[in-house]
Amino acid sequence: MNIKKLIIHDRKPVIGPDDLRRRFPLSGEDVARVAHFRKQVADILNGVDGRLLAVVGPCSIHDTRAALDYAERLAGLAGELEDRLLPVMRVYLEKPRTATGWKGLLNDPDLDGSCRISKGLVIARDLLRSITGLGLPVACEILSPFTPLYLGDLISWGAIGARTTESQIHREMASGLPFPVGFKNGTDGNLRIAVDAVRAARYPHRFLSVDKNGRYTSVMAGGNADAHVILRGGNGRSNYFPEDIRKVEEMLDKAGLTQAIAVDCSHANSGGDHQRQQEGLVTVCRQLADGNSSIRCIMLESFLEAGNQPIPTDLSQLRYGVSVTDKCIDWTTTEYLLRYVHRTMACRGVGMAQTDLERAHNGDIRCAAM
Ligand SMILES: O=C[C@H](O)[C@H](O)COP(=O)(O)O
Ligand SMILES: C=C(OP(=O)(O)O)C(=O)O
Repeated sequence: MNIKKLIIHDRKPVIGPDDLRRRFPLSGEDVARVAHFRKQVADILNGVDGRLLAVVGPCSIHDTRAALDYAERLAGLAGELEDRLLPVMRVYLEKPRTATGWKGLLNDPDLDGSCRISKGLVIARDLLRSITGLGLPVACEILSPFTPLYLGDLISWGAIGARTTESQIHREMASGLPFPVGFKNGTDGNLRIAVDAVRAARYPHRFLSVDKNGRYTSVMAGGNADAHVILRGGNGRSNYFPEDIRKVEEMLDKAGLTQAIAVDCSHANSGGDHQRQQEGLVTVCRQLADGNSSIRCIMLESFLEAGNQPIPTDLSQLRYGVSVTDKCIDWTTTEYLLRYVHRTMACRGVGMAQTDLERAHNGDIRCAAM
């Protein structure tokens, strides 16, 4: 056999979506929970519910024990803050890479390049079900168009990443997803592609797809009425300042789209430095206090411990609760910042004590890990 001529070197069967769903079915209570979460998320994005969405959690999931530990803490805090915030846990199972690197738990659950995708799907569904059982809505980035067949019934908010916002396949997919989907601006800061993506995803589409039994189908998706933009910065520049927000509002207005903006305080908005996520958050809080009503969601990359770590060859060397992808803020800082946003929301539109904001801006309000 001439290996060089082969493009596909190997094929392995994987568990089917129906089999996985049968193995990890949702209880009637879970189905009702997810429906309730989705409605709350959509109501916030549409300005019907005046709270703020807070999509927080690790850059990626690699250890389900640590993920559940985090989820339990967040669920506890969510109960305290729910009058003004709706925390949704980032449970990111697929990682889009700039070039190469570990592509997430779904692709390589053993973190060793063995890429046991069936195992990844099983672990992921079990985890999403457990987090839902804690009463916490789940947020995922959807990278593979096949993933929603396996996990879509457990997701309450979805993201299309900066590297895929311009992809027609992802826009079509979002048009048929039963939960609100945010589109990131491009890695170079391009906002136009995110606004175009929202327009496209809100529109009905017919496209080639696969059903839960693995049959090829031509599907008609009705359009996602809750698609929105996510600002994540780019090209060495943050895009959460009032002038950036005004620019997006104008673009949304011209396109006849709902004024719903999510601000991701991480990624290029923090220059890849987890400790700088609070700069974006405080700038957003100032705008909320000043009466901004288009920012309806904030995002933070946060885990149990601060920073990140490379994936070691000897996995016993992995540090518990530390990200293996982007750097995250730790739990203590996360709790502090969410309480800060919660306090801000009490002052939304009526102005917040300038001193409080200024002190936070100057770093005088210290976060435990800083
Ligand atoms: O969110 C995580 C990363 O920013 C994204 O997956 C790109 O990572 P990379 O540039 O390290 O490949
Ligand atoms: C990859 C991510 O973000 P972005 O697409 O903005 O780089 C992410 O949120 O994990």
